[in-house]
Amino acid sequence: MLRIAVPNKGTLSAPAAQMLRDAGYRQRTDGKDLVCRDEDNAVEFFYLRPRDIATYVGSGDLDLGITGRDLLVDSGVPAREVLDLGFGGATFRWAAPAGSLASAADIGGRRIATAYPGVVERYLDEHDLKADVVRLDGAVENAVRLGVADLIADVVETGTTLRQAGLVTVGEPLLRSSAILIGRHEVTEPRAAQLVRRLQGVLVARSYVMLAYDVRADLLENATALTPGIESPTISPLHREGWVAVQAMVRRVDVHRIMDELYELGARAILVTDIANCRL
Ligand SMILES: Nc1ncnc2c1ncn2[C@@H]1O[C@H](COP(=O)(O)OP(=O)(O)OP(=O)(O)O)[C@@H](O)[C@H]1O
Ligand SMILES: O=P(O)(O)OC[C@H]1O[C@H](OP(=O)(O)OP(=O)(O)O)[C@H](O)[C@@H]1O
Ligand SMILES: [Mg+2]
Repeated sequence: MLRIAVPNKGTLSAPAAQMLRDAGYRQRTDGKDLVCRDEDNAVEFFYLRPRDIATYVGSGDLDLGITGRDLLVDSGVPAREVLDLGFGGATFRWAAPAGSLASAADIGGRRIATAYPGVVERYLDEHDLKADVVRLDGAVENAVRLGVADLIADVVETGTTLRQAGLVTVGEPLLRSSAILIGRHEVTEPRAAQLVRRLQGVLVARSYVMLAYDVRADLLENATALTPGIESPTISPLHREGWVAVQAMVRRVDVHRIMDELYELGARAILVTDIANCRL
C-alpha cells in the first residue's frame, strides 16, 4: 500500500480531503478517523497534524503528504515539494504596531513572537540579524499587546486578525505559502506517480473550462487565435454550409472576456462546460 499523510484538522484539512476525493480516492467519512484504507487504489491515508506531516514524510515512514509550504520550511526536514495544490494560499509576514518598525531591517535586537520559529530563524540567519524568538502555539497576534514581544511573524490570509489586534504588516512576506504535496525523493513509484497525475488532472479541471462555439469558416483563424486550446482546438464540420464548430479548453478566469470577443467576431452558440477531470 502507498501511504499518504493528510491534514486531520485546520485550514488545509477539508480542501485536502476534497481534492483527494475529486482525484478518485476514498476518504474518511468520520472526522475523527485516523486512517482510511482505499483498497481499490491500494492507498492508505493517515490523518495527521499538518505540522507533523513533514516529519513523517522526511523520515520515510510515509511516502507522500499534504501540508503547507510554510510548515515544510519551518520543519527543516529534508522533504521536497512535489506539487503545488492550489489551495490554502497565505503569506507569512512580519507585523507590528503601526509606526513601531520602519522596515524589516529594524527587527534586529527585538523580541519576535511566532509559531514558526524555523522560518523566522532561517530569515534571521540569511539576513545576518540577531533577535529573540518567542515560540508560541497560536493566537500570536495577542503577544504584542500582552507585552511578550515587540513584533510577530505569522500567517496572514485576509489580514482581519492583524487589524483586530491593531498590527500592520512590515516589509515583504518572508514567504508565500499554499498547500503542497511533499515527498522524500523524486516520485517514480508507479502508484505515487499515478496519484500525482490524478492531482494534476484535478488542478487542470479546476482552472480550465471547455468552450464550444460555431463560427463562419472564413473567421476561423481569428477565432482560434482567441481559443488556441492547450494543444490545439478541435474543429468539426457543421451541416450549415460555410460554418464550423470549435472546441477548446480555456482558462476559467478568461472565459467571459473570450466569450465577449468571440461574439463580437461573429461566433454564435457559445457554450461553456465544466471539466470534471482530465489527463492531459
Ligand atoms: N487563514 C489561515 N490561517 C491559518 N493557516 C492558514 C490560513 N490559510 C492558509 N493556512 C495554512 O494552513 C497551514 C496551517 O494549518 P494548521 O492546521 O497548522 O493551522 P490552522 O489551520 O490555523 O488550524 P489550528 O490553528 O486550528 O490548528 C499553514 O500551511 C498555513 O499557511
Ligand atoms: O489573515 P486572516 O484571514 O485573519 O488569517 C490569519 C490568521 O488565522 C490563523 O489563526 P487561527 O484562527 O488559526 O488561530 P491560531 O493563531 O490559534 O492558529 C493564523 O494563525 C492567523 O492568526
Ligand atoms: Mg491556526
